[in-house]
Amino acid sequence: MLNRLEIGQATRIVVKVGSSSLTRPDGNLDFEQLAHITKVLTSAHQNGQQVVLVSSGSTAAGIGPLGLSGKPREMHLHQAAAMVGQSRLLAAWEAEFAKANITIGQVLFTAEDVVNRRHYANAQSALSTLLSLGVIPIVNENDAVVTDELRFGDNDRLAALTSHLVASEVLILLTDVDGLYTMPPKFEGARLIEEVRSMADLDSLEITSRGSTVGTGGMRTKVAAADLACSGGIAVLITSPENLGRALTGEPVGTWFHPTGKRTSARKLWLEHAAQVKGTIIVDDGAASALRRRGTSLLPVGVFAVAGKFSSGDLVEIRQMDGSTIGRGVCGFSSEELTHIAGDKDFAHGLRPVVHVNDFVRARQGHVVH
Ligand SMILES: Nc1ncnc2c1ncn2[C@@H]1O[C@H](COP(=O)(O)OP(=O)(O)O)[C@@H](O)[C@H]1O
Ligand SMILES: N[C@@H](CCC(=O)OP(=O)(O)O)C(=O)O
Repeated sequence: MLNRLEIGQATRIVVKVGSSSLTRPDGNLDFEQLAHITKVLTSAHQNGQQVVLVSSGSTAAGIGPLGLSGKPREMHLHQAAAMVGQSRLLAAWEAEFAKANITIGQVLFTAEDVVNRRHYANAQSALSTLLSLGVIPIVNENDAVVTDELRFGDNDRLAALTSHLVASEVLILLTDVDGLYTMPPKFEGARLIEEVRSMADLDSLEITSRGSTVGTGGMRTKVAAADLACSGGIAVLITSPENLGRALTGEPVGTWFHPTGKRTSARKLWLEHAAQVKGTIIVDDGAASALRRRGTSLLPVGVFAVAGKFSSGDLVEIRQMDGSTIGRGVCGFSSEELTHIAGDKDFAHGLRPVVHVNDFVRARQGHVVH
């Protein structure tokens, strides 16, 4: 597993920059900051590292041009700001990287992309094609089309999921403070935490979701994203853009999170953390224990009841009859169809499982499926 000194040897890195680092208080892009980050990433790229950049800032960069007073709360204004800001953001990255003859490619995700196995596989292969062509992909959520129900909302999580998607060795989260502190750094006595070996070490700290005026989720979403990356074998560094160059030479800046687990199926992590469920399937005790114990598909015979309205291909939650959550998966039937065939033995050997084993992810113990 990668350690801090070897960061310069990582073949693939994902770097995420927050809105607060890319925009100025007047709601316009901070071109100097973009130029600085580009310069450092250019030298990583020239050293043979493949770089994926997750860039926030579409909404924040739309505030100035639209004459808004701050980050909009209403969805239609949020979308409008993102439409204006995202094109400015990309134009600015393109202009900066062009100075070093580096081509960039825009990748905009929606939370729904992951539910369909083919969409997910396409996103993964398109990203790896871009990287093999020497392109730097610039990733963001497609904020122009999101709804309240269907959005990642926070790019720290999107960055952690992206690092799983491209199997990077390290994820670097850049923000307006130089690392994780024992409490928000504006408070006297706050101390920088240099490394984290276990998330349990952070239990007693004050890590709040209150951040900059344009950011989303404060330090809390960064620590959650670090957990998501580290538990799948990816090292994480939280620091500021000013420290990026030093970080990439292995200097001990910011907060380094050691990987805590082994690599896991990236798609299952996306299903677990990126998409929203549309309904619930309640299964009988036999199906419940089969799903809990081994890798098996859910067949109609094990379905006891169906709640909510969903279409074939939607993500659903699977619960036992006592109400406990077993996991979530992509359903091969609509809620209407499933209601008709629930418990039907004749479908037991049918071609179409209700939820295929490859589309099913078990709820982790102590983990709340949101
Ligand atoms: N324990 C902590 N250590 C460091 N920063 C913290 C802590 N708790 C809260 N924060 C706040 O998190 C903010 C960064 O989050 P955010 O504004 O969402 O940034 P970004 O736009 O980069 O995602 C910092 O400005 C800091 O005030
Ligand atoms: N996708 C949104 C960013 C959401 C977000 O998480 O922002 P931030 O906390 O600044 O990384 C945008 O580009 O405005």
